[in-house]
Amino acid sequence: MISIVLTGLPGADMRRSVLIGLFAALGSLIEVAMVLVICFTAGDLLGLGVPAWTRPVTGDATVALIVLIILLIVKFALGWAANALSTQVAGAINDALADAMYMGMFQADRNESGNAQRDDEAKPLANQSLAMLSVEGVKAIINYFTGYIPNFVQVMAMMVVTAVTIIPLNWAAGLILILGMGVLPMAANASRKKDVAVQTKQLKQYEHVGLRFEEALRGLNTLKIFHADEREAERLYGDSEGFRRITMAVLAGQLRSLIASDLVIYVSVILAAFIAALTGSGSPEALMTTAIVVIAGVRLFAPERQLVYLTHQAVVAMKQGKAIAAALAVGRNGDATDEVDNNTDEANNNTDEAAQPAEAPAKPQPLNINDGIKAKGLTFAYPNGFTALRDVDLDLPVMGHVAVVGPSGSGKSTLVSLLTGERRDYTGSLRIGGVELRDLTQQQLIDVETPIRGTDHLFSGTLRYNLDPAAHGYSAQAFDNVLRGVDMDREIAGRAGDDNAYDAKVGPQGGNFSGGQKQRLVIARGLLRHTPIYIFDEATSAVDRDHDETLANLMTVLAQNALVVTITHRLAGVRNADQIIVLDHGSVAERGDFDSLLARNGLFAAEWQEQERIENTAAGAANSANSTNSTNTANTIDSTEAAR
Ligand SMILES: Nc1ncnc2c1ncn2[C@@H]1O[C@H](COP(=O)(O)OP(=O)(O)OP(=O)(O)O)[C@@H](O)[C@H]1O
Repeated sequence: MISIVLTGLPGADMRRSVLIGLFAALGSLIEVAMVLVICFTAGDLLGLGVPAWTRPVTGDATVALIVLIILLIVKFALGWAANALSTQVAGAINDALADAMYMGMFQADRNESGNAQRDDEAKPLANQSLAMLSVEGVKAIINYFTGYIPNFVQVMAMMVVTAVTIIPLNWAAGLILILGMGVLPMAANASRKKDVAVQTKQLKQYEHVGLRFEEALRGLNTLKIFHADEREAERLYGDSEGFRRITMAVLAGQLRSLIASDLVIYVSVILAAFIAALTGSGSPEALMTTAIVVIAGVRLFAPERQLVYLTHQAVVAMKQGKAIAAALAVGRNGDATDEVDNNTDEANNNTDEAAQPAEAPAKPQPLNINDGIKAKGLTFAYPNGFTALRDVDLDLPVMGHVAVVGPSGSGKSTLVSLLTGERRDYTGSLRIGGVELRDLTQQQLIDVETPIRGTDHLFSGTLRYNLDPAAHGYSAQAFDNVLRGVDMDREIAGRAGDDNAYDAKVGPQGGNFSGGQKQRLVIARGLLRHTPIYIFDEATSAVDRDHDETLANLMTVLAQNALVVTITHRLAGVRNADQIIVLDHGSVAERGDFDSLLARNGLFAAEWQEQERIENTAAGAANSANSTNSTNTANTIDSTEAAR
């Protein structure tokens, strides 16, 4: 089975894999030649009579020994070359796939505290599945190119080896062996369709059990509190048991294939040996040929027997290869034949799944950032047909602060996913720096944009590592500036002391900081990138009211040198924005600056008044709660005093 999807993966190199197979076949040829030299030399010494053409070597034990040593050296050299090539093939696939998967996995909207947020037909894989694919999947692909393909080539070549080694001794015996080699795949693959189905199910089950287990661990506290842990444990046990059963079924399938192939091997070798003995009428020469047919015959079948086992691994590699290709967003459609199956029994009927090799990467078009961001008739519908953005026009300047607000479900996040290039199947036009966004590469977008989300990740380690994960080596002043900008400088100095402030510890997922502090650190990290465009997507949702003004000022300063787009529910943060775009049901309902929108007395003004009312009520409640608390505390103290 040669899979077009796998051969199209980054790092795959069929020519080298074929070469490894040819080296292995040559090695087998040499092994059989050694068997011939040893048997004929021994036969000659014992006076059993050997073919005349072998006499120059077998007639003299010293010559035979020298030939054997030379053959042995060549065999080792071939083995060494095949190993070196395998290492190169494995290394190339590992490096290229790791790189490509990293970029393929990158999704601008990946929720860094969990999985990707998208849940549509172009569903991204869960983080756990991606992790499994990038470890086990890549390993399976490497095995395919360093094990299965070379073995497949070797098996094909073994027919030629049999033809040149056994047919000259006894053509009938040689033909029987070659016939056996042709029949073996059919016997081994008799139940292949069923085996592949079971194996595919096992892979899915494996992933399912892993995901369920991981999810149960994450939600263990909730399960405990709601007394659902026992029920979940039972479900996990059921899943694990199902996985155990299906694994046994896979092993049984492998065993069936091996038994069938062994049967063909034994029958072929016994039949060939019988014919060899019979055609020579029991002469000493015929006896020796028979012995050679038996010894060499078993050896000649060895690669094909190995292929039976490797075929099962190849099925896994092909399934995982397809998942990797999908994760890499390799172009696929439903018309092309997926696998070109060269096995004799399935040469013409393997069109079950479809895929095309990778699309050529788009040639990057240079963008001119001074053109800002412009949209005309921008419309976006989710795969389920729901139109989340309709006819949106935007003209965002190269510098300035633009806020996008609107009620829940109005299309703000959808707009962000378009601006960050995570979704590109829009209609109308959306241009960044003069280039249609769908024509920009992800790397070009990363270079010009810094998206900052309230859910972005903090890594366990030091503050320095979190602010500068790529070790660009920013100056202390640069760190100080951004920390001061988000009002975290005193907090950090208080934790670590002025001298080693940047070595302040950050716990896993920033667990030793409050929600608002984490968001302020994430903003500080983004500020260090100095990109021409910043997109703050609910980046301050957890920040306390006391810091609203600090961050609003920060946006104003940042907007003097960059285009700042803020998407937020909290209207207090957009007071100073140069332009506020109010979305409603996917369309622009209002736009203008803060004062003009308030004066308009429309959707924005109504939402602003509502938020004001809620915040004032909350503040009032907090004040009265404080005074009640102090009265209560005073009363408690009084009564305690009185009791004394
Ligand atoms: N993957 C999806 N498939 C189908 N519809 C979706 C999908 N994601 C979002 N929507 C719908 O698109 C509309 C806009 O969603 P979006 O997330 O952009 O709104 P939003 O303004 O960001 O909302 P919020 O303020 O609550 O985050 C909503 O009606 C939502 O239900």
